Amino acid sequence: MKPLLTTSGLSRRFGGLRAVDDVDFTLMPGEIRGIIGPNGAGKTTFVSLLCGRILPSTGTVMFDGADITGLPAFRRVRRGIAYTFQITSVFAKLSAYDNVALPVQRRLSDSRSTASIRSGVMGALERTGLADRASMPAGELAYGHQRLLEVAMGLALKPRLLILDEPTQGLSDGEIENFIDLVRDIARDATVLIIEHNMPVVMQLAGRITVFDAGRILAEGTPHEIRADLRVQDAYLGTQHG
Ligand SMILES: Nc1ncnc2c1ncn2[C@@H]1O[C@H](COP(=O)(O)OP(=O)(O)OP(=O)(O)O)[C@@H](O)[C@H]1O
Repeated sequence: MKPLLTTSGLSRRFGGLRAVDDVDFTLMPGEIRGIIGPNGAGKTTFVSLLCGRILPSTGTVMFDGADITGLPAFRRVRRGIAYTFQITSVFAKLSAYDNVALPVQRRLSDSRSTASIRSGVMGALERTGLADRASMPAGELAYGHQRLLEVAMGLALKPRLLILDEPTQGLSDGEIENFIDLVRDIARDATVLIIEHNMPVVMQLAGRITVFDAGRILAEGTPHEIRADLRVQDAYLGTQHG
């Protein structure tokens, strides 16, 4: 099986800071991959390089066999990379429905029938548990629900790769349970890359976990391997051992 996405020597500097430092990374189709690491480790910068929000200082990004390193974000979206970043794409004054209608219209650019737009929007809102809030202005949704709305907007694109940056922040325990089911459902026909600080969530969901520290990959493995890794415990999990 060929990788869906690879990076080689991927780096991004901000002034003298190496936020992402020479990262070689491989993601296989169908994976749910977790990304963890301490604050400032470079996780958000790394996935921003994958989706084209920022460009690398050096290195390459390959997606589905093609070099996408220099492509702008909207062209990566067209190739099937969708991402959600801490409510940066939600329009507060538009309803939840209208927010999701934007990416649905983009996907259905050939056949814009009202019925197909409606079914695309409501499908994404139902999957994320937001259907009964469809007419609420997005800015009036609870914080966690705005995060889910971003996921709905990503899903509406029917992506091949969905990148989620801390999607469970602000969700209640019950909502997190639903979210775990949702991600498993999404992973039946998409690859998922998820930055997540909530360890039980990432341990339950991810097939493999990549640990970032100071811009580099510190460790990679199954949840079991990562939990047992002493370097990870030192850098991040804060577990006492000795
Ligand atoms: N636009 C920017 N300009 C300057 N420095 C930046 C910029 N974006 C990120 N950084 C710095 O790069 C480093 C990595 O940040 P990044 O947000 O990628 O880490 P992170 O692992 O996602 O952290 P967190 O878990 O806190 O979200 C940090 O030191 C951060 O301050």
